[in-house]
Amino acid sequence: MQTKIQTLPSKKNIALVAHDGKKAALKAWCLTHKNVLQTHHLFATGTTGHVIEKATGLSVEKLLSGPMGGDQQIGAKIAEHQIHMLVFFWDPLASQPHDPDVKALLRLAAVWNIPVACNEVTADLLIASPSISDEITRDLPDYQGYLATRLD
Ligand SMILES: O=C(CO)COP(=O)(O)O
Repeated sequence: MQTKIQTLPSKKNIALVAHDGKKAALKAWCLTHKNVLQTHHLFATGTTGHVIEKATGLSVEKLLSGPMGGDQQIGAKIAEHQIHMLVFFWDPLASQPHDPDVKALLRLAAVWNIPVACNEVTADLLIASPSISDEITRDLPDYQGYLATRLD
């Protein structure tokens, strides 16, 4: 599929999500990277956002709680090109009642070619990347081309 290029501003929209078993890890990660995170616009699912705000003092735009639709809201923002990076500490050792939503969020992040970190090591690499602090370009899927093949 042909791709299109999108130029991203230096201030990125970063989505932060953690399952309950991983909230302490994400809270600690946000504290470690507070200086960088405060230069970006932060989104989070509801409970995660409250935890991060309380622990760090960072300002977070809070969506619905994940199981109540928050994962889907972040997925929709990704599809609308409003999220530039996703830090999603999902819990590999706990089943989730909204597992289809979790999969859908990770799937849309792959479809729309945004950087995703599912653990601290990867999140450290992403937040240190020049592509987070600088203006960059990225490939987008060619949605019109895709649509044309579907409508033939
Ligand atoms: O369930 C979540 C991600 O799948 C996160 O939701 P909360 O931030 O509301 O706990």
